[in-house]
Amino acid sequence: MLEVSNLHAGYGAIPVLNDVALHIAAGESVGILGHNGMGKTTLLKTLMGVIRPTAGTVRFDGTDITRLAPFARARLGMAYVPQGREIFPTLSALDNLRMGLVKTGERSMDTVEALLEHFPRLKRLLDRPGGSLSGGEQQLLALARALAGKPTLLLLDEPTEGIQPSIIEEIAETLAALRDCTGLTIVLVEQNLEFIAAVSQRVLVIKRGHIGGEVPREHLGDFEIMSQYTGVHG
Ligand SMILES: Nc1ncnc2c1ncn2[C@@H]1O[C@H](COP(=O)(O)OP(=O)(O)OP(=O)(O)O)[C@@H](O)[C@H]1O
Repeated sequence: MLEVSNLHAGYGAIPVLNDVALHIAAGESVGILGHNGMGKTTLLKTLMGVIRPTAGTVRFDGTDITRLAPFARARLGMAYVPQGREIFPTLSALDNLRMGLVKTGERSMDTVEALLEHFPRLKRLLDRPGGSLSGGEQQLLALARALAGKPTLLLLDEPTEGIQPSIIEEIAETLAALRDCTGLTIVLVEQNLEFIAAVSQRVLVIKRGHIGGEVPREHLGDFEIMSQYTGVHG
């Protein structure tokens, strides 16, 4: 579904991504683990078209999207939940979800209602301004809003950042359930070992802007060993 080769990108003259290669199959859920500053956000922004690569190619469902703008990628089925979530603070949670329907132009609330079955915590928060929700609730809202546009690929930037542990577990369970029952493809960048192991079928390691290897499947969930691969401590 997503094929990335020889990808280079950065900020002006500052290079960040260095020869990134990735192959992600439809329905897979892949975690990319790395410390602060290793290029996780830059990678997702480049995959979504927010940052233009200086070299390399990105293909999505067989189409070369390397030069496409973010909205055109969204139309093809990609969705991006940025770090910090970008909830509209003065709109109600329900109106935030309605914004997610803009992409498909759906006027009914059928998709939102069906989605809320996966996000029961949001049901009693629908009238509240988005900005009054806790960090974890906002993360759930941002996920549901992204899914309202019916993407096939979801890019997630550090969904656990600044969120209390009880709700982190709920977000992991929600993502795993969505993956299993909808076939959604997920690419997640994180530094939370427990979360990444709970949501991902494969975990790659990013170091200094390069995908430097993969945590062997048998070690997923063994946080001691995972932290040795990555230098990230859970
Ligand atoms: N707008 C920018 N201009 C210049 N350099 C930047 C900019 N944004 C990020 N960088 C630099 O690019 C490198 C990678 O940053 P990036 O945000 O992609 O890392 P990250 O792995 O997502 O880290 P974090 O978890 O702290 O967000 C860092 O050295 C960072 O300082």
